[in-house]
Amino acid sequence: MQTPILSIENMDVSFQLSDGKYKALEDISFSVFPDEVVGIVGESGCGKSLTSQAILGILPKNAQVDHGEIAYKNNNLLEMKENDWQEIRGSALSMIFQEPMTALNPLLTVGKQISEVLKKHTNLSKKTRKQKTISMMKEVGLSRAEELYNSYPHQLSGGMQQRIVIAIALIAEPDLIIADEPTTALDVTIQAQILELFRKLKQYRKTSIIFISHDWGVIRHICDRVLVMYAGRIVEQGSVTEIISNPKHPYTKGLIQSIPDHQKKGEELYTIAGKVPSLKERKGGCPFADRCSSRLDICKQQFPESVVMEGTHTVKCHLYLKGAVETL
Ligand SMILES: Nc1ncnc2c1ncn2[C@@H]1O[C@H](COP(=O)(O)OP(=O)(O)OP(=O)(O)O)[C@@H](O)[C@H]1O
Repeated sequence: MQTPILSIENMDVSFQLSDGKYKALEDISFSVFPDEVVGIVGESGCGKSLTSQAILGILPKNAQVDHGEIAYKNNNLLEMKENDWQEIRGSALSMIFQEPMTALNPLLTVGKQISEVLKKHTNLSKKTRKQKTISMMKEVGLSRAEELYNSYPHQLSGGMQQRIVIAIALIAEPDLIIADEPTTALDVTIQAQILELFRKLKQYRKTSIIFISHDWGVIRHICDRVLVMYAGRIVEQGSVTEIISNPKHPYTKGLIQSIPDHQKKGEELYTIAGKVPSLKERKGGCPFADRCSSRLDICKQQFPESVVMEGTHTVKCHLYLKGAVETL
């Protein structure tokens, strides 16, 4: 059995708000193995970004991990000193955010921003750092890399800026990259180019990636496995092909039905009625119960245990718990 790069066990995260403490993530457990691309999918507010922030130790000030373990190669990050975690964060785990301009320093040339990572985490000479930076810029598809090295972020297009952010994330050869909706801020053609770049990275670099998206089309093209999140919980997970061809959770079914090419021509675009409950609106039971057309009485009372469907495919839904229907 392979050792996972990252393994999260039973993690709960809560926010301290003015009128009390509210759970935002509950019982999050999953692993990422070497060379694997794991997607996290779910509507806005389901906890995708919070999960990645918890992994990197960059949660908002009013949020905390209450319970659980986040292990990087068998070391619990939550027990590490901040300095050690910071070292891992820069070199072994790195992050690509939605908006390239928020990740880049407007006052530094892009070449310098990439080579700074090498300066911090390696003993390479200045000349080698520059050479490596230029070759990384070429690898991420920036053809005039020598010229671009001395450019400032505002002199580049959005797609080029995101390529620089990807180069920064890759230059220290991390074991795991977390990409949080890395194409959302870009226009459609550039999105396709950046996705193609991720596909190539997966093929040639063999870096593990957590790819956060609300877009199944993107998940289907990039990921090996997918976690479906709803209201702070992972409600279904499995291989992408298995989940897309055989979704079990009514929420996953609804999301897949909303993919435009899953609909017949001329049909109105399907959307799941209702919305994700806010932290304060979440009650006991299954948080999807209010929106679920297959709801059983027990769904409002109790959150279901995980049920193994086939291989790595698991679902948390009362419909698949043995005896759930009979006991009602
Ligand atoms: N700083 C904060 N203070 C209070 N609640 C927050 C804060 N940040 C996030 N939340 C809440 O935590 C929950 C999860 O948010 P998160 O940003 O992880 O969702 P998401 O699935 O990444 O959504 P999106 O696709 O919009 O980025 C949401 O209910 C959100 O309102």
